[in-house]
Amino acid sequence: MLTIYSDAHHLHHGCELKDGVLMPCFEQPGRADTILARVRATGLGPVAAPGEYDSVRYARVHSPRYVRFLERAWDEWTAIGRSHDALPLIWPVRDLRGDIEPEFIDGKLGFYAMDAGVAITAGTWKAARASANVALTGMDALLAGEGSAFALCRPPGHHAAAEYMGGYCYLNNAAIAAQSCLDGGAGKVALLDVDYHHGNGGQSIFYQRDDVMFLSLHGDPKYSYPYFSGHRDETGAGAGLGFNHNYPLPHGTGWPAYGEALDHACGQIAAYAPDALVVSLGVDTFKDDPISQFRLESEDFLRLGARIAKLDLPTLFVMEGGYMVDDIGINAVNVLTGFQAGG
Ligand SMILES: NCCCCCC(=O)NO
Ligand SMILES: [Zn+2]
Repeated sequence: MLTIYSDAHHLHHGCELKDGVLMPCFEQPGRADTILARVRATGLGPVAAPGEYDSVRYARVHSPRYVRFLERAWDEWTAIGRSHDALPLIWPVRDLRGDIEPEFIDGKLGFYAMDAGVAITAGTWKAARASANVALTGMDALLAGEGSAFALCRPPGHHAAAEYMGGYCYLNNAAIAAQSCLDGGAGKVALLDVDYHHGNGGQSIFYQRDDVMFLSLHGDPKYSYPYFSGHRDETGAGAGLGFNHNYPLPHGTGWPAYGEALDHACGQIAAYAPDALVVSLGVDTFKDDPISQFRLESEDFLRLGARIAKLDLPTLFVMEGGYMVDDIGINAVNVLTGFQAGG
C-alpha cells in the first residue's frame, strides 16, 4: 500500500488548554514519526511526498474566508507584537453574534474555532496545508487506479468544519479528499470515521448532501468530546436526509460491540454502493489511549482493516487521532495490513 507523508508536519506543535491547564498539545510530532517508522519497518509499501495544490482545493469544502483566516492568522497575531502561540479565548455562543466576522485577530480566533485545542503557531498553516496535500495526493493515487492508499496526515482534520477549526484540526483532510474524488468524476463517496471522537467536521460539511454518506463510530457525546454532536438522531437534512449515520458507543466499548456497530455501518455503505471510500483513521479507540475510553486491543485493528476490505472499494485511509505514541504505529499499520490481508 502506498503511503503519502510530509515532513512539514514538524513545523506544527503548539499548546492547548486542556482540563483548565495550558500544556503542550497532545497532538505531537512524535505521533506521525512513530507511524512512519512502523510503515517502513513492516514494508507496507512505498512512501511518497505530497504534490502541491492550490488552496482553492481546500475551499471546495471550507469557506474562502476561513482558508484566508488560517493563512493569515499568525501574521495578524504577531503584527500586534505577540510571539507566543495564538489560542481562541471567546466564542459566539448562544445569542452572541456569529454572523459578523470580527476584524481583530482575538475575535477572529473565536469566530473560526469551536474550542481551545487549536493553537496557531508560526508553522501551523504550512503544516496544515501540507497535511491536506497529503490527503489530496492519496486521493489522486486512487483516481489514477490504486486500490488503496494511506494519507499519513498530521495535523488531523475530522473536527474541522466549513468555517471552524477545533480538536487539533484545521483543514478537514478527509473531507477535502472526498470532495476531490467527486471532482475527479466519482458519483458517490462514503466517509467512514473510526476515530474515538465524533467527526463533527465531516458530518457538518456533508450533512445536506446525498453524494457523500458520512458514518461515524465514536464515544457517546453524552460524556465524550466533542459533546455537542454525534447523537444517533443526527441523520442528515434536506437532500442529505438518511445519508448521515452516527454510532455513539459507551465508555468501555471493546471489540465485540465495536465490531457489531462496524458491521452495521459497512452494511449501510454496501447498500449505498459508492465509487470510493475514505476512512478517517483514528486509533484513539485503543485500550491504553490517554484521552479516550474504548477498549480495543492492537489485534482488533487488524480485524477493523479486514472488515473494511470486505467492502471491496477503492479506499483512502486518512490519519486522524491516537495518542498512545508507543503503540500508535502498531495500531495504525495493523488496520492497513488487516485491510491488505482481508481484501
Ligand atoms: N482537546 C480535547 C480533545 C480533543 C480530541 C482530539 C481527537 O482525537 N479527535 O479525534
Ligand atoms: Zn480522536
